[in-house]
Amino acid sequence: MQSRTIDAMNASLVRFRRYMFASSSKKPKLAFLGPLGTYSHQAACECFKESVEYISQPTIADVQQALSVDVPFGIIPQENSINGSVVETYNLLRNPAVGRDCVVRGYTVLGIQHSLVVRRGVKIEDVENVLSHEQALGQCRTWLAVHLPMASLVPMDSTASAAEKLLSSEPGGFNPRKCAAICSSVVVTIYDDLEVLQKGIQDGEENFTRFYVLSFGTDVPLPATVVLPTQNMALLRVQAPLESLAGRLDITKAVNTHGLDLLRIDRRPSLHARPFDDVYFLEIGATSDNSEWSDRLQRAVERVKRSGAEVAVLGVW
Ligand SMILES: O=C(O)C(=O)C[C@]1(C(=O)O)C=C[C@@H](O)C=C1
Repeated sequence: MQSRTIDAMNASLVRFRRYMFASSSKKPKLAFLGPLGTYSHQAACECFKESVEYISQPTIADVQQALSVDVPFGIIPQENSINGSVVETYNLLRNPAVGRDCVVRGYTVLGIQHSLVVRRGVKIEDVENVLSHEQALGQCRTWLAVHLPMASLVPMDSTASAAEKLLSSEPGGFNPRKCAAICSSVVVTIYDDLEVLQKGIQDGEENFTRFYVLSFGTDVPLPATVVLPTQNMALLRVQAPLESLAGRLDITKAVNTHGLDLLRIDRRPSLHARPFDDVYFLEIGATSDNSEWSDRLQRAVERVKRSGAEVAVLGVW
């Protein structure tokens, strides 16, 4: 890895340590996938610094569920540059509460460097089980195939919860002395008795995860110090009762007609009972002409709705 990237990462870890335990009941609360030391936690700290009180949640779905007047902000991982879309996140974006009570306010991107972490004294040849979030396991597939080909890969709710499990007496029925976790090296500065066996084990030096910043309703102002990349962008959830692919592609025509760019499409099974009836998530951006962005977005949404689709605006930023 280039030394500039390493320096930037070390600097960001120092900042992270400063914000990590920041807590005051006077500050607005932010829900993140915990426990302390997850990448979600680091991404939140990078963005929100000391402006919020950090509230740990056990799963990504719980982050969205936690949003309320009392907990106005949240952060969820959306996509990784090696392993792709975060399925749990797209599953929760299907929830009707998203776009109504809870909205996307923008995104932030974090560089991800994974480490193989063990309980102090455990050697790589002892490791029979590797615990981590399924995204992290997917991002380290090649390294695992080469260095731990016989190990079982055990998905956990988060990278830091995998590390924490190494300290329990029987992690999910496994002997902690035969287990390793894939997580950020920052966890060994938070939890005693853990050590890093190998750093930088992801499949490629450049590894980034993009996170959506959520708020409870659109009206709550982001803390003044929070600076998110501010392009004119929107996230739509579209459910089209269309039988043919050509019909579905009409949605993209509607967007183009109004001079907007379709930046990405994700697809998940819908929550309706019909098999293979999918829901689409469209990230839309303004083209180089940013004028009347929100009017043009509104017109495109109306046009898609007129074609019989259900459209929910999950966020505009
Ligand atoms: O488990 C964590 O540490 C998380 O914050 C989740 C998550 C993800 O779901 O993508 C975030 C960043 C990394 O890509 C790996 C895991």
